[in-house]
Amino acid sequence: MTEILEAEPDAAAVLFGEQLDFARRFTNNLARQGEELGLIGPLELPRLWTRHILNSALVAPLLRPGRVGDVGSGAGLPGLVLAIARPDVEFVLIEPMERRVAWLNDQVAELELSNVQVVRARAEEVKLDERIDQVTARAVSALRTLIPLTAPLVGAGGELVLMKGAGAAAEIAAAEKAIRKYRLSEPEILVLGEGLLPEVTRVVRATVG
Ligand SMILES: C[S@@+](CC[C@H](N)C(=O)[O-])C[C@H]1O[C@@H](n2cnc3c(N)ncnc32)[C@H](O)[C@@H]1O
Repeated sequence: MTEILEAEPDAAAVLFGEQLDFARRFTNNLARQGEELGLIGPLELPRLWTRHILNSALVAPLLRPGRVGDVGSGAGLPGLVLAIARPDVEFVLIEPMERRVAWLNDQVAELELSNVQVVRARAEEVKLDERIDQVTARAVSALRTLIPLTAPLVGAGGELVLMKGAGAAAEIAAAEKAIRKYRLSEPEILVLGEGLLPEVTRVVRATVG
């Protein structure tokens, strides 16, 4: 059975504003090539906008002008979506898999995004030329392993902005040792998308001490 791409929800215009056309182009590219390239599952087309593109875009207002690292970008979630929504912010997408890196570079070129650098590396091995201020991640690993991957990238004063599901509080409790080791501020759980999308998303936000 051929899956049909979800119609663009009204929330897309709210979340992308003047950047909506770029978001449409990226979504259509992902719908066309994502399954073949192993970037999205075969059942994702009917919820591509809501579950993936808009879910990622919810994080955009939390970013400050500066440099953001996205760990494990995969298809570009949330990093490339955020780079579209926030052209005033510089992004470094950190992804180890060659095929995904090739896809990300192709999209950056095709959409002519001048605020994105793609780095092929694992987060624990990456060497960055410039300091980053905030780090994002979505669906990479549980907080107890994700904090040690992300906190060293920003260093003291930097911020973690980690997308999580309903289990966010339990993940924070299980990550107590890492939270202490990296001297994080008490993590906040922000609930995003209420009244805008059918499902809310959660972000765990903390500052590295
Ligand atoms: C389940 S996918 C999620 C991709 C994307 N963030 C999303 O939400 O759809 C996890 C991604 O993290 C990447 N990854 C796994 N371990 C990593 C590490 N140590 N450093 C950076 N990326 C990693 C994988 O290659 C993969 O692309």
